[in-house]
This record gives sequence, structure tokens and C-alpha cells, in this order.
Amino acid sequence: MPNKDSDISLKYLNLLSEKHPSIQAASTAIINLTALLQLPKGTEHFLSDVHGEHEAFEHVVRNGAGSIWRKIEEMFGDALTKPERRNLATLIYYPELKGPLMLRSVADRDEWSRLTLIRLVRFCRSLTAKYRRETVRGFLHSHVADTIEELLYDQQGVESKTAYYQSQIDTIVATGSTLTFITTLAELIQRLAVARLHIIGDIYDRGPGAHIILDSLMQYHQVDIQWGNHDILWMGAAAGSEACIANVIRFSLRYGNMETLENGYGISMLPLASFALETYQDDPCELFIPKLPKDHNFTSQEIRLLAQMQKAITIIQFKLESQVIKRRPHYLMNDRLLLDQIDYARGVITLGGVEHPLRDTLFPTIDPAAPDALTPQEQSVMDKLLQSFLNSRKLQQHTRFLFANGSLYLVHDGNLLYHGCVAMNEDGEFRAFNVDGESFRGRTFLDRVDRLARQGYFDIDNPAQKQYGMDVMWFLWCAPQSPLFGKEKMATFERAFIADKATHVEQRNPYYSLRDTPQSARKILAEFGLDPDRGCIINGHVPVKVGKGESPIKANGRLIVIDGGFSRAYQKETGIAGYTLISNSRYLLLAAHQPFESTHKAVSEELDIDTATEVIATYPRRMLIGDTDRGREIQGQIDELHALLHAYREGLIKEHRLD
Ligand SMILES: O=P(O)(O)OC[C@H]1O[C@](O)(COP(=O)(O)O)[C@@H](O)[C@@H]1O
Ligand SMILES: [Mn+2]
Repeated sequence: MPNKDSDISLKYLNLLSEKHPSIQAASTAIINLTALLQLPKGTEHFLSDVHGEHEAFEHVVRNGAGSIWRKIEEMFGDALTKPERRNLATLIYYPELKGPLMLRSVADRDEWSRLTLIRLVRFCRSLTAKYRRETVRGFLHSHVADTIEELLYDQQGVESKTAYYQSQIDTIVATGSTLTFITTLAELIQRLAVARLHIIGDIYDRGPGAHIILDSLMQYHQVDIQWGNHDILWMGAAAGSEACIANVIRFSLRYGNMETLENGYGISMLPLASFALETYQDDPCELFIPKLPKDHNFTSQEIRLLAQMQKAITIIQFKLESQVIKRRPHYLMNDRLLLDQIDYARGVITLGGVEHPLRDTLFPTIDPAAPDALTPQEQSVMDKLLQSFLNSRKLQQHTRFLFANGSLYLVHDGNLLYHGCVAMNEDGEFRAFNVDGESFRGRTFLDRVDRLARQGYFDIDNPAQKQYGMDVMWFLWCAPQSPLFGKEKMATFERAFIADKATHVEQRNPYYSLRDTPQSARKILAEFGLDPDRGCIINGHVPVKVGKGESPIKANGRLIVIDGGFSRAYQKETGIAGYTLISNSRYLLLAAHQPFESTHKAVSEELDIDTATEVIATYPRRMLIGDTDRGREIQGQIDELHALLHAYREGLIKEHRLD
């Protein structure tokens, strides 16, 4: 029992009594919450660097990173043939697509329906064991909740109920409700299989479907996001940062991936296209030919236009970035003022005292006397693009979702989740970031830039502060000390204009070598108030070169990198096609996925993703909800309810309802 003189104020207890208006209501809440703590913790999945590969993402979420297939094998391994199990799995993953196909193709619809419903109920029932009945009911639409609940909690084998149960199945079929119930059961299975999803950054860029992933995450029952550099870039663009807008467009054009910009967010490329056509009409723009997938369907004219647009926006980007760097000297990025280092007459650039010939010397919009000044036409293009970004309802909705459900890092159940790094010096100390005479490092630095990024989006009453925040969002995209980037430079200019590959190298922050040592990981865990002996840092951002023998598990298990290359651009480097880290009530598992073909093939050919799963850690006992952060929150609620009960009983608060 909590102590009587808890410091919970009477005012707060009065508020609480509105929600629990009687002694019995408060007691019932205590009973339910206390029992909840005894349930096994929910299964959580961690993903990162999905980079717009929406079909692969959808599949690994729908198939529970392979856990649903394993359970089907376990439950139906003897009763069903492998083709029947594959069919059932595909139906569970894509009920809305596979269900209609099956109903049209099976010989005996009613028989298939009955059998399938019974199997899905059985499968679903096995997953409900970890949930309160009320929670499961909360996942169901009201028009089917009663029936589903009766089917799920049917007392197996009780003579009197068998006919009752069978009749429900038969009547579902007879009333033509099979598809509704198959879909409901399948979606319930997907929900029950994964209690919570953690996305550790880089939803956007390179692949075509970031906007589709965001829509899907907005519908997901429990999700948190730790922003990646690509995410904060799009968030900065949505906030109205011109430097971020230019980068977002350049990156999309680089991959010829206009779906998110044009179809997802309705951003018109017309102003940029017409400006590029006119300004670069005689320029082959060869260095800016987009990196296109083999199966692209662009015409040669379209590819040429994309190249002209990419060059046009790249020059605008460099100018805008120079402006940011000059107005934020504390970013210490003057080495990136590259336009000022170019001898336009000779077509060379001097970097670190070394002269490099430029592979492209056509800069029709650059005035050597003021290289980072936008021409009136460039400014007009940026003005129109800015309006397009600000007025895109879907982009603004996704951005607000990322702010509401996301952050720079997350401390969760003793673990620390962030996309990139915590900037360190060679000696393993946290790198200080100095501004206005103040020094920020480690956790205080991450907290500061998290808040400044939010100001960059929300602080519309204070334009100067908002601009400061928007510049921070650009800083987080590409600055050496950014916790989302962590490389000495983003060598976009060098990779485009300089042949010498030595200038293309992006030296990583010392964090990336120190992260292999347990003491650095332990230092970071302690910095964030976590147990250095048991906590785990979970990162994305830098692809794990699995094919070359690199392990995702670093620092004796204190740090795990889960960027397994969902992005097709990185699969050569990683040798796999993405990781899912799985934390359930017994184990910490790492699932390594093989490449995913397509949703169409997954449904029509019943192809699944081959996933190899390895146990990373086995918990000493089954972890309960009571062992988690959520459990600690619930315990707090229980303590408050005991105080309320006490207040009712001591006559300090009157009952509002006579239960
Ligand atoms: O070759 P691409 O796709 O342009 O990517 C190169 C750029 O992307 C980065 O790797 C950042 O993107 P990631 O966070 O996805 O790695 C930069 O370091 C690099 O300059
Ligand atoms: Mn990244």
C-alpha cells in the first residue's frame, strides 16, 4: 500500500476522481492495472534507414519480421502442407489483396472460408495470451468486435459452446461476411504480433515511397521515431528552410525519384524545370544525369531535363548553404564555403591549399564577385518552391506527426535510441559545441538541438528564432557535429565537380571508431542516465558491411547498428536488405532480411522475405510489463489511485457516482 501522506495534491486527486468517480471505480482500476503489470512485455520491433522502400517496409511490418511465419510453422507444421502454410501467411500479410483473389479462385468457397476462418481464429487466439481482453477488443471495429471476441475467447471443447461457435463460423460464411472477418482477423494478428515499432531514422530519400511509409506509420498503433538526417532535412524543408528545400529537391532529382515530391506532396517542379531549361539549355549537365533504376521509364528528353534541373538546384543549394554558414559562424563550417574558393576564370578550385580542376566550369548564374548571391530568377524559383512546400497539406501533416511522435533520441526501457552519433573527440570525450560563450556537449547538446529544431518549425511568432531553428535543421542534416550526420563534411560538391576521389572521402567523427569500445558505449549510456552494464545503444545511419564480415553488434553488445540496407542503393555494400531488431519478453533478436521483390509478387506468388534471425540476448526470466518504462508509469497510476481511494475513505473527497 502506498504511504498515506503521499505528496499527491488534493487538487490533483479531485481531478482524478472525475475519471474514477467512486470507491468501486477506483478499486476496479487498481485491480486491472495491477494485473496488467503481470502480463509479458509486448514485442517491439526496431527498424532504421528504410529510405523510401515502402513495399519492403510494409512487408516486414506485416509479416512481423518473419515471426508470423515461424508461428505458422509451429502451429500448422503438421496439419498443413508448405503451400497451404504459404497461402495462409500471404493471407495474413495482405488480407485485403489475397482474400478476394482466393475467394475467386477456390473450388469450394464456403468450405475454404470455414477452414480459413477457423485457422485464423486459432492463430489469433494464440497471440492474445499476452494481452488483456479489453485491449484486444480495443483493436476491433465495433461492428465485428462482439463476434470476434466470442470466437477468440470461446471455451475450447466445452460441449454446450461447440454448436454456438460453429454456428458463428457458418453464419459469417452464409451472410457473405467472410472477407470482412478474414481481414479483421489478419489485421488483428499483425497488431498482436508487434506491440510497438521504433523507427530509428532515415525514412526519406533514395526510394520512391517515403510518403507512403509516413501514411502507414500515422495509422500504426504504437510507433516512435528518432529523426534521421534525411528526415530532419524534409522537416526543415516543410518548415520553410530554403537550404533544406534545395537539398531535398537535389536529392530527389539525383535518384530521379520525384514520386514523394510530386505525387506524395504535390510540390510543383514547373518553376524549376522552366528555369533549368532556359538557363542550362546549351549545357549537357553530364555530371548531373540521375542515378536511375534499371527498370526506369524516363525518356532521354526527360533524363536530360532532370539533369538540367539537378544542376540548377545544386548551384542554388550551394549558394543558400554558403549564406547559412556565413550567418552562423559558430557552426565552424567556413571550410565549406566552396563557391568562394573557385577561380572562375581558370575553372579550378583550391581546397586545403591544393588546386583541383573542375569537371564542369559552366556556371551561368554565378557572379564571381558575389558567388553566393541568388540571381533574381533563382530567387523567384525558390519563392515559388517555398510556397509549394508550405502549402502542401500532406507534407505538413507528416512533419507534425514526426515532431509529435519523434525526437532526436529516445531513452526507452533502459536502452538509448538515436540515428547517428554523439559527437566525440579522439580522446573519447564528448565534443563541445560552443555558442555565445556557452558550451554544450553530450546529452545537453542533443536536448538543445532537439528543441531548436522544434522552434524552427513552430516558432512562427518569432521570425529570427524560427530562422535560427531552421538553420539548426540544416545543421543537423550535414554539419560535422550533427548527431544525425557525424562526418567532417558532406562531399556533394567534390563528388560532382572534382575528379580526385581523395576529396570525396567523408571522414567520420571519432565516435565511429570509438563505438566499438565498450567504455565509450558505457560512457554514453551513463551520460543519458542508463545502466552501462545492461543498457544498449541502438543506431542506424551507417550501413553495416555484413558481406565483408562486419558485425552489427559492437562494444560487447552495448551498441547495435541496425542499418542493414533496406535502401537498394546500399544493398551492395551491406550484402543484405535491412535488419529488424526484435525485443520480446524472452529475447533480443536480430533479423537480417534478404532483398524483397515486390508486393505484387508477394501476393500473387506468395513470396515472403527470407529472414535469418539470431538471438543476441536471452533475458534471465520472462520480462513483464511491470519490468518496463510503461510498467513504471502504470505503477505510478496505481499509487495515485490508492491515494484517491484513501481520500474517498477519509472523507476528503466525495464520491460522484454510487456504484
Ligand atoms: O550517394 P548518395 O546517395 O548521394 O549519398 C551520399 C551522401 O549521403 C550521405 O551518406 C548521407 O546520407 P545517409 O545518411 O543516408 O548516409 C552523405 O554522407 C553522402 O554525402
Ligand atoms: Mn542517415
